[in-house]
This record gives sequence, C-alpha cells and structure tokens, in this order.
Amino acid sequence: MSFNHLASELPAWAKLQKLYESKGKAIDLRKAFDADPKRFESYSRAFTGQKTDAALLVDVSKNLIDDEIFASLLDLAREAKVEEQRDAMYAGERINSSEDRSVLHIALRDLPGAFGSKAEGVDEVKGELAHMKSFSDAVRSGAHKGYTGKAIKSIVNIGIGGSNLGPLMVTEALKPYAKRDLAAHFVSNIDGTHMVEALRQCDPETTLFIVASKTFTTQETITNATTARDWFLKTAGSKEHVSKHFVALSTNVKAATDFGIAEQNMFKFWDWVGGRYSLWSAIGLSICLVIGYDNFEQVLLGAHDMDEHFKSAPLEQNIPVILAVIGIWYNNFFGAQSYAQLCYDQYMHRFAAYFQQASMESNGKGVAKNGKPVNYETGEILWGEPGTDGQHAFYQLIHQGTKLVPADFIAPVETHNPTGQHHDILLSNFFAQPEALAFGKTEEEVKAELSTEDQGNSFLVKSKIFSGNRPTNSIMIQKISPAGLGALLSMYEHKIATQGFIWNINSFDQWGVELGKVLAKKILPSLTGEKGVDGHDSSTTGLINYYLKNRKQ
Ligand SMILES: O=P(O)(O)OC[C@H]1O[C@@H](O)[C@H](O)[C@@H](O)[C@@H]1O
Repeated sequence: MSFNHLASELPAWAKLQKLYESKGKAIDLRKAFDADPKRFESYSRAFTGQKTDAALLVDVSKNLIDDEIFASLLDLAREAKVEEQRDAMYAGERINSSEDRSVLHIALRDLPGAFGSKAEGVDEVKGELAHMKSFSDAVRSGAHKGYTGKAIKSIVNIGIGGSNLGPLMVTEALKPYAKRDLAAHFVSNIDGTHMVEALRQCDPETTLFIVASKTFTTQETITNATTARDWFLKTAGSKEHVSKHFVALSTNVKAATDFGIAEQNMFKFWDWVGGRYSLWSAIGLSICLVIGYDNFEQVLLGAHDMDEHFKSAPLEQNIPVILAVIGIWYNNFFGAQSYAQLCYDQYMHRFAAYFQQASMESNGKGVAKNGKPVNYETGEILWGEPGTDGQHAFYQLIHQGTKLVPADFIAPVETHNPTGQHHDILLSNFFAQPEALAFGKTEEEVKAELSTEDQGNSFLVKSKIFSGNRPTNSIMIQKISPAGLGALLSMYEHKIATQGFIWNINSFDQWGVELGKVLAKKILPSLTGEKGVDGHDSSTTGLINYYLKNRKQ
C-alpha cells in the first residue's frame, strides 16, 4: 500500500474544501430539517450485535452536511484507502511502521476466530484468558487466600496511561455488575498522595496488588509498586508472602520476574497490543476481578460485534467511518478546535478521560507516513464531563461562545437505577441539548418572550439569541451492559483509527511522550543532591533552584 501522499492531496479533499466554501459553512439546520422530513431516517444508523445484546442508535442528522457532502466525505475515506488499511490491520500486517509492530487489539476479542489475524502470540490469547478466569474466580470466591489465610477484600491496580484508564473507566461504567465487597483502587500518579490514600483503605492481609505495565519500565508504576511492596513487607515480614499478594500484567516477563513476581502470577500480552488499546488484554484483569470473568467476556464479545461491523459494513453504513469523517469535516474544514464527548450516564464519568488518551495519543501526530509534515490539522482535542453536570458548567460556551464545539451526546435507553422520574428527566436533557444547539432561538422568538420595554434593550435581546447550527451526534445505547459498553468502545476505537488512516499518520505509536520522560530522569539527580543544577536554560534552572531553596524536607 502506498502512503506517499498527504490527505490534502486527495481529490476528495479539494472537493470538500470547495463544498465547505460553496455551501457547507452556510448550511442551516432549520431549513435542512424543514426541507427533508426524512432527514433523521437518512442520517441515523442502528447497530445490533450478532452475538450479544449490544444495541446502538447513532443519529448524525444534526450535522452541517447534505447528501453531496456526506458522499464526498466517504469518498475521502475511500481515496485514503481506509478499507485496505483496516484489512491490513485485521490481518496482522505491521501497520505500526515506526515501531515495526502489528496492531491487533481486535484479535484479543476475536473469540469466535473470525478474522484469522496472524502475529506471534495470537494463538496464546485464549490461554491467557483462561488464566485470567481461573485467577479471578479464585479471588472472587475467596479460594485464593492472603498470607494469613484470609480472603482478598481489596485490589489495587498500579498502572498509568493505558494500564490505568481502561480498567478504571470500565469498572466504573460497569459498577452495577461489580462484586461490592471487593474494593477496587486505582493508583497511577507518581504523586505519593495517590498511593498513600489508597493504602489508607487497605489491609496488607487482604489486599491484592496488580502491577499493570506493558513495558514494566514505566517510572511511575515501578516506583508505586515498590512503595506498595515495602508497605506490604512492613507487616507481612517475609518476601515469600509477596506471591500471594502481587501479580503482574505485562509483555516484559523478564522485568516482572526481576521485580519478584512469580511466573504463575504473571499475565502476559504482546507487543501488538498498544497501551491505549490494552483493556482487552491481561490489563483487563482488574475488570475480571471486579465484574467477574463472564461479564468481561461479554465486554470482549460486544467489542467483537462492532469489529465485525467495522470490517464488513459498506462505508455508507459503517458507523465508525461515518463518525470519523464527520469529525474530519469539522476538524479540517470548519477549523473546529475541539470536540466534546458528553455522556448522560453517571457510571460513564471516566469515559471522556479514557478517550482523551485513545484519541489524542493516537492521532496527535504531525508527520505523515511519507515522512512529510502534514499541512492540515490532525488529532481532535477531546474533552467532556457527564451530563447534566456539564450543562451547569461549560455548555454556555458550546451554545453561545465564539468557538465551534462539535459534540457527541451519549445516553442509555435503560438505566441501571430506575428511581422515580430521574431517568426521564436525564433523558429530556439529553434530547433537549442537541435540539437547542441545532435549532437555536431567533431574535423574533426572543422578542416574543420579552416585555415591550425589554424588547428595546438590544444587548438583552442579542444576549438571549441562540445562533443554532451547532452540530452534534446523538448516540443511544440500549443499556450500559458489558457487551453494550464493549461495542461502544470498539466503535470509538475504530473511529480514531479511521481518522488516522485518512490523515495518513501512524495512530499506533507515541514518540511524543518520550522527551519529557528523558528530561525528568536527567533532572531528578539534582533534586536528590547527587548532581548540581547545570546544563539547563535559565528558566528551568531558576525553577529548580526555587524549589531547592524553599522545600522544607
Ligand atoms: O503500560 P506501560 O508500559 O507502563 O505504559 C503506560 C503508558 O505509558 C505512557 O508513557 C504511554 O504514553 C502510554 O501509551 C502507556 O499506556
């Protein structure tokens, strides 16, 4: 496959630029809906899992598109060879070219063996899942005992980035399925506060530490794990007790062994699992512990259902592709600076944080695969908080600010906690916000609600106008069930991959996180007195000296 191009050189790109100028930027959603009573039917897609209860409705009708623009956006995907790149990914080709690796998180959830992906280790996936099942069953049933013979009551997942955000988000989202008498803590930050506060709630006799690190070299995780081990040994005394209380999830068996983890306590995965795509692998062990293996398997199968859809649906019907190209429409042609993910479900409160890594680490790239700097914007800046909290905080800017913030609204049809009128009230907001954003409120409508005196107050009148034409996608999921969540996560993963395919960047490496790590390692010796503060610019030197002079301990 030739990658010797920039996305901006594709014919559809130039066409979209013309379409933006000639009509895109002036599309009026009120008129578009008035003119086409079937707009919702034309621009919404339903997804039903083949093997699970996952069910989604994705409505993109409130976007600044018409049929010609929509077709051209899909042409862009076609010209960028999205389908060929997707197939190469599924086959196990080494599409992560800067690291010479396959990208096969889809193989972790291909339990039916539908894709025949080839890479070293794919045939070990089921064995690792069986290990996760037997271990999580033993811990949950109380058969696995701590060093004094007591059952495990708390788990502490020690990991950062993909080794934290995925398990954390999923265990929160699926809390209704959780074993409530097993407390789960997630420690990621190198800030000692994070570990200290978690340990405060734990008893060494009944705590299991899960050291989650793909590389097993990440400074934060190894430091936190060492602190946890020291804390444990202070009470437990003998190192031989470590094996009942520490397990490792890693691709680096040697480093985990060196840390003192016994082989039977190691859960393996492979270099073709990117950190931000790893919750489907051994990194999902804390998910298994919290919600049980069978529910974890449903998460995998729900994701697999969406993998099948992404693999086989024609572009016009392909939900991840549709979301991807609509995102590109705003990112690259309207110049939108960011994009919001707004979940109307309290359990999903870490969803946007999770997709910040998935999207921004994947697509925050400035070099195309032909080695040339891109001459267009890439990765979407993703942010969000759950509705309705966000409404009372930042929606003002989305409704009336000067910036265009395309947003995805996500809500479950069924709640896990039917309580009085809560869910209907929540959903009334979920329906109302995109409606307000799309159709706004005109000057005439504002005036009609004001007294004659206030009608003459032009500042007041203008302040109450809503311009409308602010685009949104509305995504309804039947229920935040394990399979439903799996499908939703896979949908967004493939959206992100599709965008990377179109921008002709490598969405699967993350060199941009390296420099800061290297510099921090260089600075540390000057904070511990092993080395003087030299070799920095005057700002960095000044800051370090300020810290050294003013610290108390
Ligand atoms: O799992 P590891 O190897 O400890 O890495 C954790 C995180 O480390 C970060 O540096 C990477 O940018 C992330 O992609 C990764 O998820």
